[in-house]
Amino acid sequence: MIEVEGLSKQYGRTVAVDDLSFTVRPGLVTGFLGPNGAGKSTTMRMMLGLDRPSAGRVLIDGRPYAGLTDPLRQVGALLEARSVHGGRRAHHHLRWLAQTNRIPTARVDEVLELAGLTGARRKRVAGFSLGMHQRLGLAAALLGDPPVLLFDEPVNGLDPEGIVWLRNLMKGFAAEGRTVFVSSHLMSEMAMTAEHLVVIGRGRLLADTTVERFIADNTQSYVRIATPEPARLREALTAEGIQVTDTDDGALAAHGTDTTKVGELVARHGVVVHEMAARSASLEEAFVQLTGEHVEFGR
Ligand SMILES: Nc1ncnc2c1ncn2[C@@H]1O[C@H](COP(=O)(O)OP(=O)(O)OP(=O)(O)O)[C@@H](O)[C@H]1O
Repeated sequence: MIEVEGLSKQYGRTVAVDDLSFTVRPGLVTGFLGPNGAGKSTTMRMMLGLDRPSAGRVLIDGRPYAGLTDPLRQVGALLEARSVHGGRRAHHHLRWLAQTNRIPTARVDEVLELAGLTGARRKRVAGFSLGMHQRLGLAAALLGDPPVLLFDEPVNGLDPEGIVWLRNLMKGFAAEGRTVFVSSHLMSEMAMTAEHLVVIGRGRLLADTTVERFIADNTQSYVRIATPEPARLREALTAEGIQVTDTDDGALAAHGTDTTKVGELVARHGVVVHEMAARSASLEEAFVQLTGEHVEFGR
């Protein structure tokens, strides 16, 4: 379990993290979402004791990171790829990490296998692609078989097959009862991976909820109707208290209703309809809308 309590971080006049409090529970994947510059990496660095909070604290299974007796066995983290010296070979790097953390070296081959790097174990890291760097980072994070796992934008550089593979791996870790906390700025990817979401914007907490609830709260469904008689249909819908707007492509959007009600109403009024379908705004749109006013770096 990870407990974040009143966490803040200020860099000069920039408030990167602003009084964040939330809990990451074991047994499920928790997605950490926010637009670029929202403060995700800063929060994760503070979780790992790599940055000092200006206020507040983070507890990992009840203790601050600095108080963990055997950190690699308690928390596995994948922060920035390409942090390994290029001249090193993959298995040497992991063996060195294992030895300096009193982890049996037999574990090195296991994590290389888990990360899909067995074939590249003797390659120099300098020749690694970004995706392979991510895999090596993942292998290092798993070395101590920790119950808490932190991943910062882990799908960066992975090909579509790698993305699916990592998604399943993270879900598997959660199913084993581990705490899995993973950041991303891609809502659609998180919707497929996480069960719970923590969403921040400009360092502040915007949502701490299940993916299901987040979708229900932040997407709007409507019935799209294409008709050659928009004025008549609009009048009929409005008379029933249904809110109507125009869609970008010249159709009508009836809100807070369903196709059954609209179909019956159309028949009663004898309005010609060319097309009718239930639509919902995408989660990506909802995320952009929710975080829009909290974007640090505008487009
Ligand atoms: N070492 C630092 N010194 C000064 N400002 C910093 C430092 N690290 C982060 N910041 C600032 O803090 C804010 C949050 O940055 P952070 O990298 O945590 O965001 P993020 O959500 O991880 O963004 P991204 O998705 O782009 O990685 C930004 O305004 C950033 O410029």
